[in-house]
Amino acid sequence: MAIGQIRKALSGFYYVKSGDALYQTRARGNFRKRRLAPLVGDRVEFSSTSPTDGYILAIQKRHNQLKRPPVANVDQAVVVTSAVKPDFNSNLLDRFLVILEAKEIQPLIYLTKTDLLDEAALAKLTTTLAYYQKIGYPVFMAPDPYQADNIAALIRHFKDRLTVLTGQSGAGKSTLINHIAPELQLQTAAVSESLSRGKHTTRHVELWPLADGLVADTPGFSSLALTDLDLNTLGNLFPDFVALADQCKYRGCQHDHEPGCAVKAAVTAGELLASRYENYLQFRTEKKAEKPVYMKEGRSK
Ligand SMILES: Nc1nc2c(ncn2[C@@H]2O[C@H](COP(=O)(O)OP(=O)(O)OP(=O)(O)O)[C@@H](O)[C@H]2O)c(=O)[nH]1
Ligand SMILES: [Zn+2]
Repeated sequence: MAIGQIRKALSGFYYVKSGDALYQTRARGNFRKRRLAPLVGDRVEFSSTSPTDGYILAIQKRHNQLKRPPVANVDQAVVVTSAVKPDFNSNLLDRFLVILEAKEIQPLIYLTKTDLLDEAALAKLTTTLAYYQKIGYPVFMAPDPYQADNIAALIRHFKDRLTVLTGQSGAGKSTLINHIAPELQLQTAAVSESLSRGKHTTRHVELWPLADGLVADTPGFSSLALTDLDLNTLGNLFPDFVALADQCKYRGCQHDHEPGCAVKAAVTAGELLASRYENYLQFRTEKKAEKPVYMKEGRSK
């Protein structure tokens, strides 16, 4: 038995990296019965008699997993965020951030299309993004979004980590991949083409070694719904709120209608970005409006 990490899934085969070698393996039948599919990023126990004939025996405990791209044990996500076309939207950005925080995936914010902004709009956006930087999110922003030093600063964060790219449709994810690693983009295009010809049905994902780390070749995101999050702990997913929560009058303060709330005081004082607080309240409203599962008659969930 050996231990390794699934680096690629294609057509029912899992390619496991162990030491310096890559082993072609299949999942044993009992995984399918238990509805447990191995994912790229999984650490697995496997046996093999040759590099092309192995079996996955067990999947080690996952830290987290994404549906799209289907990857496990993700350390960080580049949230590709466009300044215009589609317009910068703080609600959408905060939504990406809380969903990632809930999965314990570190967000990195990468601004695109800043080349299309006039000076005033650029200054305004710079101020907003400086706030995100201040509360701990690495922000990558430059007049020319894909200039070499901006890309270099981003990929310095890739070392020893598993990174995925996410962001709204049209934000520039493919363009960014293309600038980071043109060979990776080409590979994705080639696979899409063979998929559309109907040769393979399994979704293909691959982790690419890049800047001493690994990057998923397929950008994406499962869903922007907040369904998996818990209403009462939503505030814990806002690091700027967490930093103040100790000073709220009530323990477990929801920063909503409670008196003596330090978060609300910080918004009033202009120290906490007002849009973050508005988005928080809106997410709460959205959570409260979710129908309890037992009310959804005739639907499994
Ligand atoms: N001017 C300008 N155009 C950009 C920039 N980034 C991307 N684009 C353009 O925006 C369009 C969308 O970019 P993509 O890279 O395809 O966006 P995506 O996020 O991969 O989109 P989906 O595949 O729909 O998820 C393309 O026409 C790009 O050429 C940028 O920084 N500046
Ligand atoms: Zn509070």
